[in-house]
Amino acid sequence: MHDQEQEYLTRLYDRLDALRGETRARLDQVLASTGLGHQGLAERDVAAAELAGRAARLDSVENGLCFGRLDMRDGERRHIGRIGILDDTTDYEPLLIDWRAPAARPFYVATAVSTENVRRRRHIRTEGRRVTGVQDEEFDRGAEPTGDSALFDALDAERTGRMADIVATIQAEQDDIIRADHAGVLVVQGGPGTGKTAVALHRAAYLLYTHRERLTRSVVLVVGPNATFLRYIGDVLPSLGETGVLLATVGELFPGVRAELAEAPEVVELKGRLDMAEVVAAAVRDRQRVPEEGERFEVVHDGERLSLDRETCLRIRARARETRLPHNEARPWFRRWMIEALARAASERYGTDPLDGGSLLTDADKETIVTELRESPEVAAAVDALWPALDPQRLLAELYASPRRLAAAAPRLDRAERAALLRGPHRGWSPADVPLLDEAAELLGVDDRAERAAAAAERAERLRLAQEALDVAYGSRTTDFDDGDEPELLSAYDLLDAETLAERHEEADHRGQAQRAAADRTWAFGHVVVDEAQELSPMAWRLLMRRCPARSMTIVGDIAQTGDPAGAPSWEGVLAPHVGDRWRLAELTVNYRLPSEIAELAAAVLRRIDAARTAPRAVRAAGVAPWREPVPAGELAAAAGRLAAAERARTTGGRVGVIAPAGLVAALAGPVRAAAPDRVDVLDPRTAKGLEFDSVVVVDPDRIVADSPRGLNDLYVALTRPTRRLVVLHDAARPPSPPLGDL
Ligand SMILES: Nc1ncnc2c1ncn2[C@@H]1O[C@H](COP(=O)(O)OP(=O)(O)OP(=O)(O)O)[C@@H](O)[C@H]1O
Repeated sequence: MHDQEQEYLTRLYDRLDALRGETRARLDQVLASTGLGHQGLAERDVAAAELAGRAARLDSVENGLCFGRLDMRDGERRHIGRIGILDDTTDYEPLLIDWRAPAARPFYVATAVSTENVRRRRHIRTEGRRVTGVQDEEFDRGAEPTGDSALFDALDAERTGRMADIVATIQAEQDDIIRADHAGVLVVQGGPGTGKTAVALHRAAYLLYTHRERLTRSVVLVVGPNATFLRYIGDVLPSLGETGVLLATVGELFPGVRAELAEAPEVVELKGRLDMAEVVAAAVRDRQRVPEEGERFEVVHDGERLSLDRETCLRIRARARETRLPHNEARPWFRRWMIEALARAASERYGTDPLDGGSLLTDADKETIVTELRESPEVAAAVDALWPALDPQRLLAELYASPRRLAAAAPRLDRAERAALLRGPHRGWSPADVPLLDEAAELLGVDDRAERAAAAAERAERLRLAQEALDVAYGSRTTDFDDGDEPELLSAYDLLDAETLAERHEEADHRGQAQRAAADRTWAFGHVVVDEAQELSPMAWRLLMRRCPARSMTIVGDIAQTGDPAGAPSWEGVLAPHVGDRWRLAELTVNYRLPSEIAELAAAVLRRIDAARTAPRAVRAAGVAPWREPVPAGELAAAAGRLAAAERARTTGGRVGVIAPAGLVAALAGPVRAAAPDRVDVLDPRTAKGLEFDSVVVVDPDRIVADSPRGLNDLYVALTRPTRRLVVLHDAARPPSPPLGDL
């Protein structure tokens, strides 16, 4: 059966190579097409993007192209793989069925009890284009399926530091979630290692397959907690043939801002509170000024002093606010009504008949006054001082820099909280600022007149350059072809007009949809996957909901792992303000990462976090119990290095994580690196979230707990990172509290 599968696999790869060749040839052909009008260019663009996507998909499925076979009771045979491939020699019969197609589903869900008409399930193991193993599960003999060895091999494999896809071994409870046809918000709650991240990414791939056109256009966004995590999961979707997905942290979701500033946890918590939405709104209102009590609005125009009383200004401001337009879009209205009021004041002053008090001015005179005032730079400056054009960065920077503005915008925060927000000269943005910038952008709106004018000017310039280029081409044509010997040769000038050439230029700038989405704050994503979702603050949720007006979301996380002080205490609390109770909860219950020995220890910590929670069930034992290493306090760093080196030496390519309190990471990094130069990471529990290692050294667990209000959760995260071995390192004079102290 090995040879038979090898033969089949070779045939599949031959066909894959042929498809790659065909796709590239078609892409070249499409890209080379010339002489197209507006419509033709747009169509060419769409066709090229589709072919380029297909070429990328075909390239990315080289490894593990086919991994399974189903023999159905009626004799039908289905090979299952990363993509679907049809046979061009027969009547386009499927040679390989995409794992996401309904016909592949029994591969994941058939059991001895519910066979789904499957007689035999075959797991095919490959290396490159070679079959290295075949293993069958027979459903006919009523025997217990034995097929889990493919799963156990995957779980026991050494970790590379990059997450791998699980397409060959998806388990039934995971498959249910991946293929759930729920269109709205789906929350996947599950303990550490239950495959939440894997499931969320495979669900994204499944949705892209099922709604290819819509989601390619609207883009799927995957949100993760930090850059390390995004790097860790970055290979999974490409290995499933999906490249047009945007991976980002919330801090990266405000185009034009790099949020790299680190802030104290209490400031992060404060900025994440829902109250901040009101603070930003009040900060915007605070920038819509009127003269102080007892003062007037005054402006000198044409040598004359004009003024309005405070009440008039208050009325105009109220009217401008009543438009309910964002600040920058209401601004022209404010300005218009202020100018009208000034014009009225001016005409009253100069044009009143001294005899009967009536107006001496004609309508045309009044119109002239309005026009003059509108064009007056002094008037514009004075009105702008009351209602200035603002961008989000300026609004927030000026808010953080001013105790007066903070006091006006945040009366509900206490003195210490306001002081925590105060920042002095601008030092850049933190990830917690991004949702506030986004909030501000919503309230300010864009006054994009300047941008539009710039775009028009740019286009005119491009046209001019194109015309110049064509003129040069035309000039050279007369010298090149003046003898008329080669009339069939066409010059650029014959083929193109300036406008087309300018458009070509624009297309050279053509970016993928995902990049376009990344650069556009107002992009509406077709589906949003949020991983480690428990970490997001209420303000971050507001931002994400804005990015996904359709509310088509897969949210995965574990409330018991919430470490961020601004993070979620419950899914209800997170989601109610945005979707009410219109969301569905799915749970994962099996722990695929931890061996049972470590899972037991982690479960004891979980009970201390919340006695009501049940830890996920581990599926395998490692045969090694977690243990602890007491050392003299001064030798922690050296011991961490020694242990990391010993653990690293146990694997050939696997990885070791040294997880320590944030304050110790810097001190440990040097000695650990000296002892174990590669395949070892030193990190704090927050950064370790979502990652996994073959072996983990947890350093000073009691300090991890003491370091933060959610310290026990952080310890739980640290203990649940290993796939095989766990050692706890601590100061010999201070044995850790139970349950770790009991080891
Ligand atoms: N069906 C499966 N087949 C093979 N490996 C699996 C399967 N399900 C999960 N795994 C593996 O188990 C490990 C844990 O999965 P994953 O990281 O998705 O869990 P998680 O629930 O997101 O964990 P955490 O809450 O700690 O972030 C990963 O190595 C993943 O590849």
